[in-house]
Amino acid sequence: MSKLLINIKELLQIRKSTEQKVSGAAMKELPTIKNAFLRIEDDLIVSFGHMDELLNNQADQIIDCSGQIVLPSWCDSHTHIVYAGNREQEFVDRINGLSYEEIANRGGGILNSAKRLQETDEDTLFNESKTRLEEVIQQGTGAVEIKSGYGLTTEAELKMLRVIKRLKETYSLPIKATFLGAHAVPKEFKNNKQGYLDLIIHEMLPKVAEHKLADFIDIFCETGYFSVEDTEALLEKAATYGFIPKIHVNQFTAIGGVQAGVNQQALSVDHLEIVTDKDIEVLKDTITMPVALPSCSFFISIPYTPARKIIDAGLPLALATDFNPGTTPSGNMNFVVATACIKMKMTPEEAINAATLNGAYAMNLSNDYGSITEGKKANLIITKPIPSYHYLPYAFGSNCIDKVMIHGEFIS
Ligand SMILES: N=CN[C@@H](CCC(=O)O)C(=O)O
Ligand SMILES: [Zn+2]
Repeated sequence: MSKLLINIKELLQIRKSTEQKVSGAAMKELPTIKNAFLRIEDDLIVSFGHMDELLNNQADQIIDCSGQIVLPSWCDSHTHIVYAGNREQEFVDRINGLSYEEIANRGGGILNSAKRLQETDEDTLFNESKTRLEEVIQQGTGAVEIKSGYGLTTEAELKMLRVIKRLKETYSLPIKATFLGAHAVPKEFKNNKQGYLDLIIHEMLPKVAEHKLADFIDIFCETGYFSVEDTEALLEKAATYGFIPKIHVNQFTAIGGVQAGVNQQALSVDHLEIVTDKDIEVLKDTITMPVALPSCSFFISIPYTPARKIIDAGLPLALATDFNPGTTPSGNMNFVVATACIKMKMTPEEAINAATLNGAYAMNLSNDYGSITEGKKANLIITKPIPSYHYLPYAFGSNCIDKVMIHGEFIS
């Protein structure tokens, strides 16, 4: 089945297959072709170029994209889409003056979601999660990572990971699963964090590996949660099972998690609301992608990741949603891109690079996703007629998407 998109007002993010990520000053460049065509065979991009170069205009389906912009789908490399219930009461508590930390200390926060999840059966969890996944696909997400971490018992963590597996089997977009057993210390282990870490290392990890339920390992390396030493111990053990780290660091405090991630060859270090000069130095010339989550900063009123400091130091940066019931009840990557421009002073070019190719890199997916490249999967956003791609973050409250395509098929 062939599809030919013609008269595309502007085709964004044209890359060679060798370009796996974009860093530093290069993030300001977004290669494009105006008045373009794009040819798709089955699920793959096979050719593209200026309309003047279109020699064969035959295809099973021809789509006229006059006035419309086409870009690769968003690659959301950090979500917690599988959860049970919501936490709108904590949202109101924060409005009334409580902090995220105070709510967590009262048994709210992650432990609140864990209790709900443990009480929820697997089918209900799947159904609640699939509604959210379908919503974000409509919003242009074409590749996504999903974490466990609201189970906090062996049984409930495996339940979450099985739900992620079922989502992978049900939907055509690529989904990467991350085991985040070390998201918080459950109340049964309140005064015995080491006991919980032992449970993760000696019981959960082997089972997750045996059933091939995860691609990545994660830990919340943060004051009051897990220390740098805990992080190193877990990641070292996880490496023996082949799990690649993608870790939560520097959300509230900088305690050395970035260095620990880099030491353990983390694919990404995520959050980074608080970043020291040393963290920046440590990340230089490494394989580790820094990931910013601006919707989280927006929702719980914490600092935004200092994108300018990171990019101007020559580092790459990816953008993701952090979709979760506590700090970010939104998986809308369009809002993430807009917020990165408005609040983090990223240019539209930088934000689009961060939300596509660099997001794909942060999931080990940039061989097949994240750019318009011959041989990559045809995962696309086709906008409504808009004046320019700058309009996408500018019109932050509007839905600018006309159609989305996953693996060569229109799904809206
Ligand atoms: N910070 C850790 N984990 C989630 C939030 C967890 C929650 O509050 O439910 C995050 O990435 O923001
Ligand atoms: Zn998170």
